[in-house]
Amino acid sequence: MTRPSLKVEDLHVSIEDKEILKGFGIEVNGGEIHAIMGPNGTGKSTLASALMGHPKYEVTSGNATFNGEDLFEMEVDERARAGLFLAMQYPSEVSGVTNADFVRSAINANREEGDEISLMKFIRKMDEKMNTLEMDETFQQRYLNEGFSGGEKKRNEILQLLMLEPKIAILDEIDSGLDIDALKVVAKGINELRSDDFGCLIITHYQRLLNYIKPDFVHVMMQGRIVKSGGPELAERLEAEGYDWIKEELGIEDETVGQE
Ligand SMILES: Nc1ncnc2c1ncn2[C@@H]1O[C@H](COP(=O)(O)OP(=O)(O)OP(=O)(O)O)[C@@H](O)[C@H]1O
Repeated sequence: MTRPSLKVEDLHVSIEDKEILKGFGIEVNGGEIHAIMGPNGTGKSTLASALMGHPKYEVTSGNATFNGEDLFEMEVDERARAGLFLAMQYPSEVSGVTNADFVRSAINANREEGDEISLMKFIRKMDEKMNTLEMDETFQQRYLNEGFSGGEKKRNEILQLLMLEPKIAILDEIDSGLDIDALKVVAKGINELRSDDFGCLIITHYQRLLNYIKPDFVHVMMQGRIVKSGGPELAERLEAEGYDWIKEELGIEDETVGQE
């Protein structure tokens, strides 16, 4: 079995004619967990949105492939069907659609006609994953994210991740707003997916999450591109010392984008 892979090369992305990503590159393969850290406003969420095909983000140059296929040539739903998953910083609320319905149709959208998941199998799987995430069963019948607390929304996104079993997941600040217990539960869910058939890109501000999900690679993003890569020790140093030493090392005066 070939491992899944997401390759991004020299990516430039603009929003309303303002260039945010300026030559971003990364390769995430099955079996690998990558963490991206970086000061506010350096383009981390822009990267996630651009890869998932958000219409507001214009790819001006560079390329991305998912399992060898040109990602930007794929329709947005094709990307999801091929096994790319995005958990967002601010998950949206959808009234009138229950969690269970949403997840079941997402699973079936990824399957061929006639090969839909049976209701029994779906319920069993959903129960098992909700158990892993220590979620109350009433969540299944509640409308998608409606009235959920911030932490509940994040947990719900990880439930979707466990149910959909994507090949590559991009998790944008899934730790923000989580209490310590929820953080551990979310980490447990992600660690459960670890295998050669699953790769993960975690965007985070805090090393704390990485205590529970050990990354293979840590990347620092500034001014719309990766400026430094290393192992977990890099995240520890950032937690202890902040970003100034990297800026000094690289001669960067202002980490924010779009102002130069
Ligand atoms: N939809 C948008 N419209 C206009 N500007 C945007 C939009 N999305 C992002 N930007 C701008 O792009 C820049 C990068 O934003 P982005 O959210 O990608 O940064 P980030 O690294 O994820 O920041 P944070 O760590 O604060 O989450 C910022 O200057 C932001 O204001």
